[in-house]
Amino acid sequence: MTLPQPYRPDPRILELGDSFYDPVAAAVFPGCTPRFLNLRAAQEVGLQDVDWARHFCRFEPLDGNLPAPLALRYHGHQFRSYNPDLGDGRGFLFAQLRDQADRLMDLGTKGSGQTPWSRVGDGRLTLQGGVREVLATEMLEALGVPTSRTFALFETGEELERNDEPSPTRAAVMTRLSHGHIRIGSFQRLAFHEDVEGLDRLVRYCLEHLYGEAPDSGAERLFALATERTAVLAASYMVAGFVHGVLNTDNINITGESFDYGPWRWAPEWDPAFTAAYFDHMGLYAFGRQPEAIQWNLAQLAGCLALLTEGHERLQEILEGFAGQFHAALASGMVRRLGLPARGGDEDRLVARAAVKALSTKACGIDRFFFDWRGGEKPTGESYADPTFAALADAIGDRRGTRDHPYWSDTEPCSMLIDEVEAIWSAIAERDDWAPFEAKVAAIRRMGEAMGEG
Ligand SMILES: Nc1ncnc2c1ncn2[C@@H]1O[C@H](COP(=O)(O)OP(=O)(O)OP(=O)(O)O)[C@@H](O)[C@H]1O
Repeated sequence: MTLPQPYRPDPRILELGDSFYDPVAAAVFPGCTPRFLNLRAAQEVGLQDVDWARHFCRFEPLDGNLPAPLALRYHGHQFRSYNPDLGDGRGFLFAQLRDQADRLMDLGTKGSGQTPWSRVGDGRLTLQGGVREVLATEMLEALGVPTSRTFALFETGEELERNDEPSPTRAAVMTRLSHGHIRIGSFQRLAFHEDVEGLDRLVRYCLEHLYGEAPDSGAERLFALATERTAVLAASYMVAGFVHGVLNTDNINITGESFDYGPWRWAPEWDPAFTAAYFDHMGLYAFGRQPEAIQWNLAQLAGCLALLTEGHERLQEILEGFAGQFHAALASGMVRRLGLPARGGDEDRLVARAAVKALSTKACGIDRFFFDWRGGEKPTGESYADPTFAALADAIGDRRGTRDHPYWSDTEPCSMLIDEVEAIWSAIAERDDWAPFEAKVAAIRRMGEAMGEG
């Protein structure tokens, strides 16, 4: 259990200066009904006793924090097309503060009103979008994926028109707690404007405040850190069976923390071609192409950082190191999800390779597979008749982990497949019944406890 921390405001973003953001005002909403308040996350940043509606629906500044919300400026490649018209169009940075590990954390919003970057948008978030973001963040956190967390979700009483939801549809405002909101697209905007001085300032900011490094350690150093973290991120998506859906450069955080949960899905089985977003016609961000998509995004970051350094070969070398880092992280992630004690190196790689082969038979779903094989158990039954499972058992050998938590005695693993997500939403939409949503959050947290044991 996390002991409550003191609240430690630290609005460092102001060091970057006016050209990085625009002060904005939050929309005034007709209602403020709390739908999800993350007390666990609040304890980690000393906000457990906060007046939630006042600060996370009406957005009155927190003591000692930003005097006004800031809409951050950024560009980005969306499905590989460059878009210079982005920026926080329905969100802003509300506050910055330190967590229990002394990391600089951001409280940023979604659905909090229009900004100079809204283009033709209304600056709003649908309640369904907010509910889906809670479910994704809770599940990813439980599965050990480095992710932003949903801090608060309020229903606002507005009605919205959307093409991809039956309309009018209910509205919400969400606050997210994340380790920074500096996107690859934040660097791209500066490179686009050939703002070398701004790039240098941003690199220093990230090194010092997000990575705890000397601010002058250089662009190559920042690139190496971001490459390492995003390789871990890519591996953890695969181990979780998660398809983000929109891995554009404006959705990749320099800290390697996953965020922005729109059309995400969990893959029911290990199918590299499985696609989440209905508009991803080419399967660019399909399950198995996520590592490649993330590395492509890193290449764009390298292109920006190249304006700051003569060390282009070094940037290239770091980029090429992504594959090795990804495979190492995949091996340790697989071993962790199987609940096996880590041995590192070739032994873990062998287990991971055997696990991927076994999963590729699609004899069972991804969650079922890890649930059944947890702790090195060798389950029997029809699904496990394929010889690849015998090879997996061989690779696991005598390694045994724990499965003491009562979760491991359940008949079904806790999953997040689309039918359940839709059923949770239908209960809310049709009967304003929040019980399935709340029960799911509790079940996910219980699984998270079980995953973390041993
Ligand atoms: N309803 C809206 N009104 C105004 N701008 C919007 C709206 N929906 C999306 N945008 C803007 O379009 C761009 C792409 O949207 P996207 O859904 O990737 O980001 P987001 O979900 O709004 O924010 P984040 O990336 O912080 O999660 C962003 O610049 C976003 O601010």
